[in-house]
Amino acid sequence: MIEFKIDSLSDNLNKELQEKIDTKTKPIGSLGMLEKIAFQLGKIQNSLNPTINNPNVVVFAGDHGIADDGVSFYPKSVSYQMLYNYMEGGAASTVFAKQHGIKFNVVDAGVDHDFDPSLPIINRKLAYGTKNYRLEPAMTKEQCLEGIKRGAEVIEEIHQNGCNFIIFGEKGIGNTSSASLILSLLGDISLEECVGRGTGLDKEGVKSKFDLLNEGLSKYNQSKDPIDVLTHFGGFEIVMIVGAMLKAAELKMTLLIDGFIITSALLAAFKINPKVKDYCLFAHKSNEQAHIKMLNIMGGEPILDISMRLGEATGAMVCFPLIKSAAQFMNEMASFQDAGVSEATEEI
Ligand SMILES: Cc1cc2ncn([C@H]3O[C@H](COP(=O)(O)O)[C@@H](O)[C@H]3O)c2cc1C
Ligand SMILES: O=C(O)c1cccnc1
Repeated sequence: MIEFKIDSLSDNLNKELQEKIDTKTKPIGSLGMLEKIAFQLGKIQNSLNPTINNPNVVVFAGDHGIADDGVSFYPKSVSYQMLYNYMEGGAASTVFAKQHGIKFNVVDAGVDHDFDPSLPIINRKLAYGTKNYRLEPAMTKEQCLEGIKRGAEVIEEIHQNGCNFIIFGEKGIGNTSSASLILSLLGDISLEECVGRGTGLDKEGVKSKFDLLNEGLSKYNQSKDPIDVLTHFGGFEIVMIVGAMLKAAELKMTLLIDGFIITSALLAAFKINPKVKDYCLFAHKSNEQAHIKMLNIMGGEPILDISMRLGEATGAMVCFPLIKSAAQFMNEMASFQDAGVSEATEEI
């Protein structure tokens, strides 16, 4: 396993950051959550003037053997078809990236399809999809560790281009199933409480999804080691995201966390090194029912709750302008002193 050295965040600037926020020309606390975001950005960057430089989104895509069992409302082929949709700029993810000026990257982590090498898809394919973990481990331990390494390498390249703000996305039919199993094992929560509708299963569909996943879980040795869990139940896109997150934190980037699947990758990364969480902002609470349980385990406070359940980093991207506003007010708003505005009277 490659080593990740993630620094603890320093508390040195805490007082000054809070003072800077409180002395802006506004009632104390009146910018609500934006104030918390600005504080966290300042802490991550160890600066009173945090900036968002060259923001990137990177969507990792992979196929899942379990999808052949019908755990999703949609067929496996949607995974590769959506990558062509990205190429045309027609997916929610590409539309929002364009809207917000976020550079869009897509990585083939293990899609069951051959893409023409001339397409702007970063090829880090580990295999043509995982094995069906109802019957056998999704991947080998070597593949899992190689995936973590490849994910880290992708982030290193993006960082070299001057990016300090990274958004992760995923694409892979059946991957809410992996995310549920990861939550159940790493969060010590019964599987039943972790399974949800994904792309839109009805009650019966969710029951059948649970039965299939439970069959896989009953054949597993129940190890809670994050690498064992990822090897057995992961997706190639999920393991690459784990490596990408750990590397991004090592590089002191800010990570904007999307929905259920991305948070399951963060939970695994958190079990490898809990410091990764300090570099994160949590964009939204997904409508996938167990997402909030994941957030609670890590103490992640979601910024938005607007009933989204799409993935592909879409929840994070719609939240992005709020993060920008937080950085902007820190850098551009006048203080009471700058503007000659009277501060609150001490006694009323
Ligand atoms: C057209 C389409 C676009 C998507 N974009 C993201 N997902 C999301 O849904 C899938 C996970 O849900 P499940 O586990 O139920 O398959 C993933 O591909 C995820 O990215 C999509 C799903 C579909 C159908
Ligand atoms: O919250 C998510 O990321 C999510 C939920 C359902 C389906 N796909 C993604």
